[in-house]
Amino acid sequence: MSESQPEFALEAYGLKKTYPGGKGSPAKEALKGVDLQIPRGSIFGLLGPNGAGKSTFINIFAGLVTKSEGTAKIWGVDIDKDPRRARAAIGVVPQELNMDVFFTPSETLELMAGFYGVPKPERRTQEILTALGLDDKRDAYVRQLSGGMKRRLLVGKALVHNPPVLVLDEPTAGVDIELRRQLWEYVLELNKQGVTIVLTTHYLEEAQELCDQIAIVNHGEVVACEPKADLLKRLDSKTLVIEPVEPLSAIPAGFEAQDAIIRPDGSLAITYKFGEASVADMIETYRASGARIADLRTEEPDLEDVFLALTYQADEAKTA
Ligand SMILES: Nc1ncnc2c1ncn2[C@@H]1O[C@H](COP(=O)(O)OP(=O)(O)OP(=O)(O)O)[C@@H](O)[C@H]1O
Repeated sequence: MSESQPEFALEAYGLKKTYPGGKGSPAKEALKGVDLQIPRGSIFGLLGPNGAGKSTFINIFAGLVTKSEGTAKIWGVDIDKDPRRARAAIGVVPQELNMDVFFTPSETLELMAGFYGVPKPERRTQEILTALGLDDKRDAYVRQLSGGMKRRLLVGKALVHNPPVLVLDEPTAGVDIELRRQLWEYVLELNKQGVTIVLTTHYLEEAQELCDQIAIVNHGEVVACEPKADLLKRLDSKTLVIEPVEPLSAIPAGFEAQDAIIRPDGSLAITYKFGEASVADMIETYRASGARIADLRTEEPDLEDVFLALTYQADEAKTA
């Protein structure tokens, strides 16, 4: 990575994609003019409900989908102007586990390195196999590998040309917890070495833990893009959870007008806008209903709450 380093690893300006319809199905506008800049060095999470357009976005950069309009740059290079140089800067781990099952992991990585024109002395086959915990399978046929091992080999394939940007599309789907942890340790290590990581995931907890920047896509549009900490502050709400001595069966008197629910464990959860309600008043109301308190705590919103507010709940509000 001796060339001058760009400010952004990936850039999209007015990016549009319409899939043509056919045989009775209408054309589908999967991206409606996306502007998104992914800072170099970040671990960037691209989140959104099924069908939001995440894979389409990623696949345009990977060269698997042709955009309809707009500009896309990888490591500062326009994919239309110099596609070869742009693609040399990116490694993409696709969602689907499609790979040639008749080769061994070691052969698979060597073939891929050859495909990218990496000279033999510069290849990192052994290093990648070791880092991904595939050492003892290096000479096994790919068809003998488990799903999790295949997924790690896909990560390896995306890394053979040492790209400064690594994109992972749902990398941990179907991977058990231990393998997920291993995979993330490796990805975090790559990020420490300077590799920009872009990932889509359905595991919001995973995004909350790993990503420093997050974009939320809904219906082909970016509805939020900011540092994770700012995103989490967007919902300026908190939840007061009161654990009663006896599990509650009905919402106590005085909470009818509030956003209060009884959780499956019988506790009362009251969500309120920060600064607009007093916890002391709520406790007072609770006591006045005659119920007794065993324990109390407050909860901050997590990424899932923000995600739901910006996607599904926003959709409901539009159709209401
Ligand atoms: N080849 C295609 N032809 C027609 N429509 C497509 C094609 N690929 C995707 N679509 C449609 O474009 C929209 C966006 O799909 P895309 O796969 O980008 O979403 P996604 O956010 O990655 O979803 P998921 O999380 O389910 O992978 C969807 O409505 C999908 O049905």
